[in-house]
Amino acid sequence: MLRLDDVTVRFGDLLAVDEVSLALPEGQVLAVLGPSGCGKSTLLRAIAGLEDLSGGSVNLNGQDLAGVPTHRRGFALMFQDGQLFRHLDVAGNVGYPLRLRGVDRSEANAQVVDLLETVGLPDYGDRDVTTLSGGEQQRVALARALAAQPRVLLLDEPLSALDRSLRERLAGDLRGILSATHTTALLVTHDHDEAFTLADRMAVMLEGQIVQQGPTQTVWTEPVDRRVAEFLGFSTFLVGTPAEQVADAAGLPNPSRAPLALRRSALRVDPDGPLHATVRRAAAISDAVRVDLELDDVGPVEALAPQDAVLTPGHRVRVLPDRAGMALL
Ligand SMILES: Nc1ncnc2c1ncn2[C@@H]1O[C@H](COP(=O)(O)OP(=O)(O)OP(=O)(O)O)[C@@H](O)[C@H]1O
Repeated sequence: MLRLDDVTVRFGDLLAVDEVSLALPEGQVLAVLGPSGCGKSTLLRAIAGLEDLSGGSVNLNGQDLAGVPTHRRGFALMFQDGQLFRHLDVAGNVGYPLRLRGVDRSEANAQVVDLLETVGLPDYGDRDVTTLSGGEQQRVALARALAAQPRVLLLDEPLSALDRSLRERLAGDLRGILSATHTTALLVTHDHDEAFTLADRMAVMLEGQIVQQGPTQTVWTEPVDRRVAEFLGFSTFLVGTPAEQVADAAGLPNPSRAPLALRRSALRVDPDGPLHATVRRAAAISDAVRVDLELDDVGPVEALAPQDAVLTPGHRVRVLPDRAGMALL
């Protein structure tokens, strides 16, 4: 179990990490999700021992790691850009931690073959790392990190540098590999999908503080307040009668005084929908159309429409609410 208690890091007057407490049980993957500049890389570096704590403690299996240097903490780090050794081939990179541990040559070679198999790169051992694609480099970096048999794998936006389709594919693969190898991992990222695909638990970090944590699905669907909801992609917030109207149409309990938060996907332009609206603006996105609507008796909302919908400004449409994209705050 990795445990952080009130971990604090200051850079002069700047409080980059503010009393962060987290617990990561063995075998689980925890994602710390937050926008750029919220302090998540600093937190990861502090856990690794690369940044001094101004307060609090980092414990691994009951041992306080204060004073334990980075290379003795039993962690492996994996960054956005892999940071492979360019003078070594693929097998040399993956085998590097094994050589450091003094694993004998034939055993190390066998483990390298296994690890390359695990990350989906069999027969890549002899390749020069400079000839690999970004996705292949990240797989090699992962194999090298796993070769160290870390007590905890620390991942800093491991897939951010990759293009979208590769990122999605590799995220799924990475999840499978972490669970097959029972790796305990802490991931920091600004990417919702990366956190959602990889992690069992999620902690939302804003301005140096963890403002919500819990099972990934719970955090995703039940944000604790408007700040968290906005960061997680809820774009419309309704209170009072408008909130009641939409909640009622979606079959949700009466929100009373609680704000009702809506993702775009909570409202869909659909000829069978019970609500009525006027189109204000529409813009195509990859697999739908994003529409700003003036919902009758409610006001401005964001919604989604199918790509073939007629959505000129002023056009009247019907809207189908979907409670899956709604949360009561
Ligand atoms: N060595 C440093 N000295 C001074 N300030 C720093 C240092 N490292 C980070 N900071 C500041 O601390 C804050 C948090 O930075 P950090 O890199 O942890 O954010 P982040 O959430 O990882 O952002 P990103 O996703 O953009 O990398 C920022 O305001 C940053 O400018």
